[in-house]
Amino acid sequence: MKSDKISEAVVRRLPVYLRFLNDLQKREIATVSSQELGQKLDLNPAQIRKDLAYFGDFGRKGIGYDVSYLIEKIRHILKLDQQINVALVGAGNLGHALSNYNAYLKDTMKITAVFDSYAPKVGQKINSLTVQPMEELGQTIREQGIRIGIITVPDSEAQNVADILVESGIEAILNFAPVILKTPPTIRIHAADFTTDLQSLAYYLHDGKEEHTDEQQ
Ligand SMILES: NC(=O)c1ccc[n+]([C@@H]2O[C@H](COP(=O)([O-])OP(=O)(O)OC[C@H]3O[C@@H](n4cnc5c(N)ncnc54)[C@H](O)[C@@H]3O)[C@@H](O)[C@H]2O)c1
Repeated sequence: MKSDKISEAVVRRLPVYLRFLNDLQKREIATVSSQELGQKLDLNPAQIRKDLAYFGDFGRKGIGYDVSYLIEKIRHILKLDQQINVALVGAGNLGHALSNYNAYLKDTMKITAVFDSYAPKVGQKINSLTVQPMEELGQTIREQGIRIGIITVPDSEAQNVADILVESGIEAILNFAPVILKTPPTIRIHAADFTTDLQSLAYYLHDGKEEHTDEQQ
């Protein structure tokens, strides 16, 4: 099945399966059933079997899924079986934190270039990465074959940065700025919103009033 026909919900669950499967592999566990996956990930086993059936018949009745094989398949479907270089724009507080975290990842998907428009930031080291000026963005993206961009600039600058990333050939953006970006329909945007996630959690606090459950969504 072609990856563009897979629903967004399934695509978003695949990395969740992958993280757990990687953990099983580290613990040298060779097989896993959809029941075990469901239990650990708080998902319906039937849903998991349906998700995985999209990509072929991996499971063996009574034995379950071969962990290594499933990891290989999911990585292939998510295109993580190839090196994916990521550019980050905005080497401020959040940009530093993300780039620092990323430095320790042993993964094929990594932040390989960091940019900032503020001259004193340019040349600063974040682990092995050196903050580059915006003027170098286009060339670096081409040279490194970068296809994904992360935006960690103030909201007032996010659209401007998105436009530059799109002009430079970026295909997908993870946007941390609290603003809705306007980009061509071919560009995939995912928004990461710490503030609204946190604020919506406040609704579920036990404040002595009525209980809120998922049924009320
Ligand atoms: N989504 C989240 O979970 C989350 C959490 C915290 C912050 N944020 C958002 O992330 C963004 C960054 O927050 P921060 O606290 O790191 O801010 P910050 O001020 O510490 O960093 C912003 C950086 O962007 C750079 N910058 C500004 N304009 C630029 C441009 N046009 N081109 C390139 N670089 C530019 C600045 O020089 C600075 O280094 C903000 O939009 C903030 O609202 C999001």
